[in-house]
Amino acid sequence: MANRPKVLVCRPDFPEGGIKLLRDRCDVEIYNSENEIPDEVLLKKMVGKDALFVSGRKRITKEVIESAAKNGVKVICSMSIGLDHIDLEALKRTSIKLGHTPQVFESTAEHTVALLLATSRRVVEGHQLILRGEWKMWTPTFMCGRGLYKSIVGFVGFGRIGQSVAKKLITFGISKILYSGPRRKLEGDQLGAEYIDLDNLLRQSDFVIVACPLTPETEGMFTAEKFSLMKRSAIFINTTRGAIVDHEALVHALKNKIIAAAGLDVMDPEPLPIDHPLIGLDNCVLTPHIGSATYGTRDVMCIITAKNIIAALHGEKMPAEYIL
Ligand SMILES: O=C(O)[C@H](O)CO
Repeated sequence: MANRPKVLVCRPDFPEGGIKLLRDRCDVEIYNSENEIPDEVLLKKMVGKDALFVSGRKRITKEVIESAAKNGVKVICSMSIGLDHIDLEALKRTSIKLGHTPQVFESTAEHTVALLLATSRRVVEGHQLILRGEWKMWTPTFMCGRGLYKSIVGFVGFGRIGQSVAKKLITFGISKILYSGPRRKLEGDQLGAEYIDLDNLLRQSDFVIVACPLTPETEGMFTAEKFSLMKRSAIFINTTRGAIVDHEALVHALKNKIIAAAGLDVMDPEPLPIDHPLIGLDNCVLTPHIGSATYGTRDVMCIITAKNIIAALHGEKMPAEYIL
C-alpha cells in the first residue's frame, strides 16, 4: 500500500507480537544481525525511514540523531525503561519524538528481590561450596547470612521499581523503609517510608538498593566515600545502571569488608570482562543485566514499543512518550 510509514527495526530478534503489530500498519525493514547495528549502517539504513525501533543497548549518539533529523525520522522508540543510551540533549534540539517502556517494571523489581535474597542468604556461595565438595558438617554459624526480617532497607531513588520492591519487602517483615532522591513522594508516605538524605540513608540501612536512573546527576554517585558511610554489615544491590557506581571503589569496599556483600545485575562495563576484579569475589553475586528478562515482560515491552511508533506516526497519543 502506498504511503505506509517506514520503520527500521534495528535487531532481528525482538519478540514477534510487537513486530507483527508494526507490520500491520507500517513497512518494516529489519536489520539482521545479532550484534547491535553499527552507526555507519544505521546512518545509511535510516534514509527514507519515519521511525527507528532500537534496543536499550544501542547507543544513539548526537551524530545519529542529527542525521535522523535531517533524514526526516519522526520518532525513535527504545525497547527499554532506561534512556541513558540516547543523547537526550541532542534529541531535545530536534522535533523527533522519543518512546520507551516505563510501564514494565515488575520483573526488574522481582529480580532485585532475587539478588537481595541471593546475597543476604549466601545462595550462590552455598551452591558453589557444595559443587566443590566442601559441605562437611554443621556448625552453629555455618553459612550464616543476614535476613530481611526486621531490617532497614534504603532505596536510592524511589520510582516505580523501588516502590514495587518496597511493597514486596513489606511482606518479609522489614522494620523500616528509607528513600532518598530529588523530592519527597506521596507514594513514599503511603508506604510508610521515610524520606531522608543520601548520607544518612547509607549510615542507617542494612540493605542499600540503587533504584534511580543513570543521569548526569547520578553518574558515579557511589564513590569510596559513600561506601565508607555504609554499615560493615550492609548489602548493596544495583539493578538499574552500572555507571551510577564507581566500580573500583566497590571492589575495594567488598575486598576490604567495608561492606558485607553486593548483588549486581548491572555493571560498568557490560559485558563485564572475565578478568574483572568483581568476578570471583565470594561476597558478590552477579547476573548479566537480566532484570526485565522474562518472556512475558519482553513481549509486552516490544508491543509497547510498536504501539509507541504506530501512535507517533499516525498523530495519536503515544502510550509512553518521554517528554524531553
Ligand atoms: O532499561 C531497561 O529496560 C533495561 O535495563 C534493559 O535495557
